[in-house]
Amino acid sequence: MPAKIISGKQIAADIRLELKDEVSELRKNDIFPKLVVVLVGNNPASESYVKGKIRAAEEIGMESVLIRYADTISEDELLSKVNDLNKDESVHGILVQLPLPKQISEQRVIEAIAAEKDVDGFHPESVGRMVTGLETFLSCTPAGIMQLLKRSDVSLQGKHAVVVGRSNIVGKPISLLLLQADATVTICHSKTVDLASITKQADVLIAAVGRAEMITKDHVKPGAVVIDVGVNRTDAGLVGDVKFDEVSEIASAITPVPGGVGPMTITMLMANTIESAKRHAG
Ligand SMILES: NC(=O)C1=CN([C@@H]2O[C@H](COP(=O)(O)OP(=O)(O)OC[C@H]3O[C@@H](n4cnc5c(N)ncnc54)[C@H](OP(=O)(O)O)[C@@H]3O)[C@@H](O)[C@H]2O)C=CC1
Ligand SMILES: Nc1nc(=O)c2c([nH]1)NC[C@@H]1CN(c3ccc(C(=O)N[C@@H](CCC(=O)O)C(=O)O)cc3)C=[N+]21
Repeated sequence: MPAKIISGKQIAADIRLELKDEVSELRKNDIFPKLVVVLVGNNPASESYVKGKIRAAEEIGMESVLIRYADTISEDELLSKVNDLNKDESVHGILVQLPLPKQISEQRVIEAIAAEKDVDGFHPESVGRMVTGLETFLSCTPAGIMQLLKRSDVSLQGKHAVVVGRSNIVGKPISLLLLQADATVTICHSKTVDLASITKQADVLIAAVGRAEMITKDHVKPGAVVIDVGVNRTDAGLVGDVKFDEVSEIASAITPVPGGVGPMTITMLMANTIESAKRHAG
């Protein structure tokens, strides 16, 4: 039987309706959640994601501002802008789109963002709180994946979850969240020997590699749930890290690309910004 398609697009739309109601309630109490997105340069992929973020904010009734800089901006200039935004009481969420040009240290910029406005969840304080299970802003892609699994009734307790990828923004944090949900977690990466023998053990397989269609049916156990985080632009268009056509023949459930994890990432960013506005208001 072919896999059930987990529509991130649909689940994100459901959550956005909930968030829209929440924002309209907050507005009645003079709380106006506001997100500022900082975009440096004009990388086409970044342009597209940033547009999606601004569109989502509008849809939900939130205020959003896009601040653009040329890719020649100095690190000091960018840090000074982040500082201003930290002090601006009307701003609840700050997102500096990555990647940044090479003269700028991404780590320094991430650490400059006030933890209470770190709606990306990339600040070491947010990461540390997440790891220890404290309340914090969860990084958006991992949070979105957990929502997808939850709202698709995928149980995690005692299941073997295999994550392919160990980046700070996806692989590592999703592994921790799966662990907190009582899965048994294995993390694979570029030095992993015989990847397929490990991914084939997965009840839940998360692909976050950034290599077009590298996960094939030979990597997947029949009946597994497969979450494809990859967003790869190829001549054939936008594809994931999973060879969708063949894996969807054997998986029990699978996310498509586009329309899977991506829309959830953006939605979680909105949820974090609303949460930040609520915390700010007390
Ligand atoms: N849908 C969404 O919302 C989002 C999608 N993405 C997409 O997800 C993908 C991953 O992003 P990100 O985590 O930032 O990417 P990174 O490039 O930072 O990390 C990729 C990871 O994959 C591992 N890897 C590379 N090649 C192999 C291989 N042959 N076998 C096993 N592991 C391998 C790397 O291992 P090593 O550590 O050893 O180098 C690394 O840990 C990209 O396609 C990106 O565009 C990212 C963020 C959000
Ligand atoms: N500070 C920062 N925070 C991020 O969260 C961040 C970042 N930098 N840099 C890049 C990655 C990537 N990312 C995506 C967001 C949405 C889609 C998304 O909506 N994808 C659509 C397709 C969009 C399209 O067509 O291009 C989909 O999968 O359906 C994808 C990828 C956020 N990231």
